[in-house]
Formats: sequence, C-alpha cells, structure tokens
Amino acid sequence: MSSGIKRPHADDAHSASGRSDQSDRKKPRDWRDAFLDDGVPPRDRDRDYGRRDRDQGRGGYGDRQIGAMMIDEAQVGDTAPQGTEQIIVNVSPRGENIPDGMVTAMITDKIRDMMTVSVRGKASDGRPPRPLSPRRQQGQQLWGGPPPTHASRPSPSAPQTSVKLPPVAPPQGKAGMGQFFQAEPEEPEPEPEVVEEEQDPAKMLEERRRKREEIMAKFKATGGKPSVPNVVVNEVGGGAESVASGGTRTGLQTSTGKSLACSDKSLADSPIAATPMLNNLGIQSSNPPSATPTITEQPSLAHTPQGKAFDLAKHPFASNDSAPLPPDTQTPSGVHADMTVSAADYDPTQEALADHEKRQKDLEAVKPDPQSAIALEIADGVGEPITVEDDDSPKEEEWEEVEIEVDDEEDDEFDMFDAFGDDEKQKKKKKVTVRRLKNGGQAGAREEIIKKPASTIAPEVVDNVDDADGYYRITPGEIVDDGRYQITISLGKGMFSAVVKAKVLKAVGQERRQDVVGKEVAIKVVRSQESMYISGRKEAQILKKLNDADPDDKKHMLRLDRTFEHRGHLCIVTESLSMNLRDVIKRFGNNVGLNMRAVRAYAHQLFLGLSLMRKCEVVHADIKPDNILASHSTVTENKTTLKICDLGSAAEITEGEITPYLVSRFYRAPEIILGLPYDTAIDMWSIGCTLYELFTGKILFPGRSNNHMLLLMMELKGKINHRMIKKASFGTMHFDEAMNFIGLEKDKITGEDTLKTHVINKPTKDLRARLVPSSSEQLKMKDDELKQLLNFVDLLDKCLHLDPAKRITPRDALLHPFMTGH
Ligand SMILES: Nc1ncnc2c1ncn2[C@@H]1O[C@H](COP(=O)(O)OP(=O)(O)OP(=O)(O)O)[C@@H](O)[C@H]1O
Repeated sequence: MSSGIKRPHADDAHSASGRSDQSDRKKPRDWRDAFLDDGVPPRDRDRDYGRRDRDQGRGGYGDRQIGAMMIDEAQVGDTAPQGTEQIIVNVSPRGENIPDGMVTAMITDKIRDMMTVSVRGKASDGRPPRPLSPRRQQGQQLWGGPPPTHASRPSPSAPQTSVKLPPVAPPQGKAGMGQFFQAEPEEPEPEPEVVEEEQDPAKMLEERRRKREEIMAKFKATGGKPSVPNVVVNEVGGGAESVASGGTRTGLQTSTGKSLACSDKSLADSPIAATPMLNNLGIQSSNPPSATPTITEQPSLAHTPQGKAFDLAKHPFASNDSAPLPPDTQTPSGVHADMTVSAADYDPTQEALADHEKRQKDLEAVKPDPQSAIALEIADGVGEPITVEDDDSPKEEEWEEVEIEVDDEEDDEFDMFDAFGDDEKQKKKKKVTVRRLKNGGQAGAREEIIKKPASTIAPEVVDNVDDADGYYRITPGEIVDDGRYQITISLGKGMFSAVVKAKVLKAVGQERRQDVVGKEVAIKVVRSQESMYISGRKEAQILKKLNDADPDDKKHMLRLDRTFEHRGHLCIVTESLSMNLRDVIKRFGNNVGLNMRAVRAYAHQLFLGLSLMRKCEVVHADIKPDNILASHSTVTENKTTLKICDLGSAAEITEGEITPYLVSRFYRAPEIILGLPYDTAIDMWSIGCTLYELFTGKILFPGRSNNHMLLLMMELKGKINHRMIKKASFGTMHFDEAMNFIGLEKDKITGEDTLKTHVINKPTKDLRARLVPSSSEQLKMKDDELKQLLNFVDLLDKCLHLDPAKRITPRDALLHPFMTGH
C-alpha cells in the first residue's frame, strides 16, 4: 500500500477566461485576396471575410460557393503599364459544378501563366515598361508584380475594363478552361514569349483523387466514425432533447467549412505552392517544400538523436499543419459551448490551488503514514539520510513543526577572552526547525526530525524565509547547501514547489561526477508542508529508480543529481532545462498548435519515456504539457529534446490507490474518474490529450468536473463498457442502474444543478473531423502529408481508448505508422 500521499488536483469549474472565441480567428491574408472583388480594403476584408463565412454557414472563400462556381474572367488593370499587368480574377457563381480543388488549381495555374507572361513579356516597340506609380510600387513589393490592392482596383461603381490577355494558348487538356480567362489588353500588347510546361490539370487532379481515395479507403476501416448524431438526452421528468452537434459527419468532410481556417497552409508544400506566383506574392515559408520532413528517420524504438533541429511553429502555408477548429465545438445548444479552451491560456496551477482543500478532505479517508514513507526512502538510499527515531506512538497523533533555539556547535572559534578564565562565556544560539508529535512533544522529547538550521542567511531573516503558503522566498545570489550552489534565477512555481536555477560552486565528493563547478542545475525547493515534503522525497526516490534504469539518458526522463535540505525545505537537484511544453505552445503555437513534424518528434520522445516507466512499473500520474520540459539549445534556440519531469504524483504500479482526483483533470483517464484499478495506461491517455493539444493548441477534454469529463469522453469515443462501469468504485456516481449516464448540468435558466440522463450509444463527435480538413482541402495536400495526418488521428484514437486494457502500449505506439512512417 502506498504512503497515501497523492497530490491533489483541481476539480472545480474551469475558468471561463480560458475560452477563446473561434469566431475571432482571422483568416490569414493570402493569395486568394486577388480573387476578391468586394471593394473592401484588404485588412477589413479579412475581417469581413470571416463574418460572411460564419453568417452563411460555409467557409473559406467568401462569395465563392464551393462546388458551384466558375472562374469568370481575368482582367488586366486599366492603368497597368505595358509589360506588366495587374490581374484581377473574378470568381462568380455560375451554377456549374466544378470541384473546389479544381477551381483552385485552375486559378493558380492561370495566374502562374499570367505571371509567366509578366516576366517574359516585352513591349512590341522595344520600349522598356513604363515605371510604376509609387502606389503600384508599394503593391509590387507584396506581389512582386501587380498589386491587387483595393486602391488599385476599379471601384465597384467605376466601369471595369476587361481586357484580353495576349493569346496564351491554353495548355493541353485545359480545353474549355480558356474561356474563363478571356482577357484583352487595353492597348496592343507585346507578343509574350510563353514557355509553358505541358500540364494536364484534369489528369493531375484525377491522379491525386485516385491516390487520395486509396489512402482514405485504407484508413476508413480503422478510424471512421459514424456521422449520425446519437446522443439523446432525456431530461429527468422532461422530454427528450438532442444534444447532437452539427459537426459530425463521415469523418472526412466538414459541414461548416470552418475547418478551412488553416487550409491555405496546404499550398506551401504542394506542387502548386512552388509556382513563381506564390514566390512573387512574398509568401515565404521557413519550411520550404524541400524541407518537408521525411517520416522515416530512425527506428522508432531507438532513442531520439539529440539536438536534431526542427521548427515548432506551424507555417502559414503548410498543408499538413491543418488543424481546423473543431466544428463540433460550436454547437448553438450551448451544452458544449465551453469546449474550445486554449491550451496556452490554461493555468493548471490556479485550478490545483482552488481544489487543494477538497483533495485534503478526500485524503483524510486514507491517513498517511509518514513514518513508513520516510523509512522506505531511507531504505532506498535516496538523498541524504534523515534522522528517524523509533516511534511506537499511536498513528493518529498530529504532527507539528516548531522552531527552537539550540547552542551553535560551530561557534567554537578561538576566543582571546578565554585566556582570562571567562568560563561563563555565552554560547551563540541558532534556530532549528523540528518536527514533533503534537500530543507527546513535551520538553522536546518527541522530536522526530531535526532539520538543518539556516546556515547561509543572516539570523534576522530566518523567520522570514517562507511566504504565507510555505514557499521558500527565493533570493537570487543566495548560496545554499554549505556553499555548494548559488541560486541565480527562479524557473517556475508549481503547486508543490518553487523551482530555481543555480550554479554549482564547489564539487563535493569525488564520487559525484555530476558536480562540475560552474554547471547549471535546477533546484526544486519543496513547500514546507509535511505532505509535500513526503511527496518530494517520493519523487526523488522514483526519479532515481528511473534514472538507474536508463544510465545512458536515452529515455527522456529528467536527471536527478541529489537532494538536500535547506531551512526546512526539501531541495531536489536536477538537470536544468528550458521552458515547459505549455510555454512552448504559448510561444510557438498559441491557439493553433505546433507543426506536425514537431508533434511527431515530441511524441516519439514521450513514448520512449513512457516505455521506461512501464518497464520500471512506475505510473507518472501527472502527464500534461506543464510537466514536460524542453531542453534549450543556446546555439539554435530549438526546443527539440524533451524530458518528462515532476514525478511528485508518481507511484509504483502496486501502490496505485483509488482516488478520483489523481492526474490534472483535463488529462485524467476514465478509469481514474470511475475509481477502477489503474496502471501506466493512464499516462498513455494523458499523452493522447497532450499530443492533441500540441497539434491544435486546444484542450481536448476541457471538462468542468469529473462528471463532465466523462460526458465529453463518451461523446468522442462512445459509451464506456458495462464491465468497467460495474467494477467501478464510483460507477453509481455517474451511471444509473440501466447503465445510462447521469449528467450533472447547470440549468440554463435557473442556474441550478440538474440531473439529466443521457442514453449514449455511439459517439457523436469525431476526432478525425476535428483534425482532418475537408475533402476539397485534402486535394491540396501531398499524399504523404495526408497519410501522416490520418496516421496521427489513428494513433490518438488508440491512445484514447476508453478501456485501458485496449489502449495502445508505449511499444506499440513507437511502432505505429505515425512514428515509423510506414
Ligand atoms: N529541471 C527544470 N528545469 C527548468 N525548469 C524547471 C525544472 N523543473 C521545473 N521547472 C519549472 O518549474 C515549474 C514547476 O515545476 P514542477 O511542475 O516540477 O513543480 P510542482 O510544484 O511539482 O508543480 P505541479 O503543480 O505541476 O505539481 C515547471 O512547470 C517548469 O516550468
């Protein structure tokens, strides 16, 4: 049985401040602006664009209606000088049924043709082109050619001059398309030298479609979810109400089109993106197509090569970075209106603090046994020994910490007045903290642990070393542990500790190879509370076990140096790393997430870490972006190597005690909430939630409570099986006798808590629909990008299996096609 010390996690209502309004998301400016002719200045148009999309319930292309549009004409701006041209392509509904992808390809091809004309064209009379007006020059900086700005366009009221381009023979296979691009020059135009690569877009598209269908067919069997809404809510005492979202579908199509938010990214890595047109638009991707990550780098079971640099941010035009907003998070019903919670805005510490008391109450049921816990630590040889005296006192006695004054034994310097026989010299006093049992602590006879006195801070500040919450007050420059370390800066603060960066000042003990003078370390200064102290010792003990099992440091587990005590605080010395993954999301993927390559590289490292824990039979029990640290390369500024940290909730599998508050709520597996026995599979669940968050920048299950968490899980993954519910310690809190889910919800009108019975048969939401763009957008993706995205969805699906027995293991995850690329 465990020590009974488990860290509390919040379970209160999630702050509404964490919500992000998706409707505020702007569409990135892109080359499609060239096809808008709404007379709105570009910046305003961006905003308006989004509004129209929302209002009309379709997305992405403004007035252009997908599947029913034609390219009307290409116009050369009336004021364009010879040899250059301003191109405005009007896209207007005609009723013809042209697939969206084809329209895009047609437009892009045509514009590229036109740009070719622009580059190669010369005036028939040999004159150089007329200089551009300043306004056009400005525009040309953006376009590298004609500016498509509002100012340079004909106003809606002014007659537009439609001019035919010089005769550019439509390429083979484009029969019929040429008519859409009829444009005539205002003045006789020079005969351009048109060098046209022979292309057959229809064939190209057909080929892509065929490949795509092959890929989709392969994945259909594994991940497709039904599109039929099927969660029915029967309000107790009321009529049935459907809470099905509007966003469910066959798994590949988005009904709202909002998934197109990131769709423009697809162009950068697609063959289309490589056209001079995009280059001329000034759209530079820091991850050009040639740098597209290959997905066969190393055997996945091997360790990740250190320092292999990769970008983190999503690139505005990278197709595989599509992370559409979950359409099913935007239900007007309001039931799940709080679904979209930005990962960057979420602060789990606040939540943990709010729930601390609740958790303490919960722990009272299982009284911790500090004696056995401490004795166990000593037996394991973690850190420095703590004096523990035999104690046969009753366990129910309460502990207290007090400060007492004792003689300073170190005050034994030569005293010249001794020579005069001053035997009565007063010894200096110093303060020490002792921990003793409240009921039997008379005359100090029951003192248990003598903590180290303050040795490096002036006595006058001794009383003031902790703040009101028991955090040690950090003083940069302070020297701790008998001159061994000097604190430099604060690195972060959690529920249980303040973490500082420090420099090694002296190496103590030759056996400590890690003590290199000048080396930077992190010191976790645990809060001065008994439960946290014990929890900290346990953390060091488990970290040591994991490090010992990974002597070559290949499994992405934080490295422990040693522990010591400072002024009543347990201090855990570890390697010093850079920012945690929540900060990485905030900095490189705020609200949109990181790019697929980074997610894949991080996933690999996390699965390796998890495989080590599984091998050592250790459950981390608090995996979340906050507890995963990235290393910092001062050379490349890359955050490429991860380490799993904060093992304060970790325990041996055999110690796993049933508590519904283990793991931070958003990352909490269903078996914990239900009160079932658990193992390392709970960490796999948390990693699934974390990977989703890394890729989308959104929290997957932002439940307000454990009960709400279960509802969100079942909406996405279907019903929890009856076997699990029957065995669950807390099953009756969430399910009725007929195994229907009982949801605790706030009444929208009265605000009162009400119970609703949910008959859940199948999932109503779809992971794939949340992550994979619409089929028309898929046409713009490279095949391997689409395959990788679908593999990612499949892997997440397996990490998030409701039944822990069926959840993917770390080893299988490392061999999954998303990781191997096969
Ligand atoms: N080795 C380290 N190097 C750099 N920063 C660190 C290190 N360890 C911790 N930190 C920073 O301090 C923060 C708090 O650390 P940690 O999560 O271990 O503390 P905690 O008190 O156990 O927090 P929690 O509330 O998550 O349980 C981390 O999120 C991280 O930003």
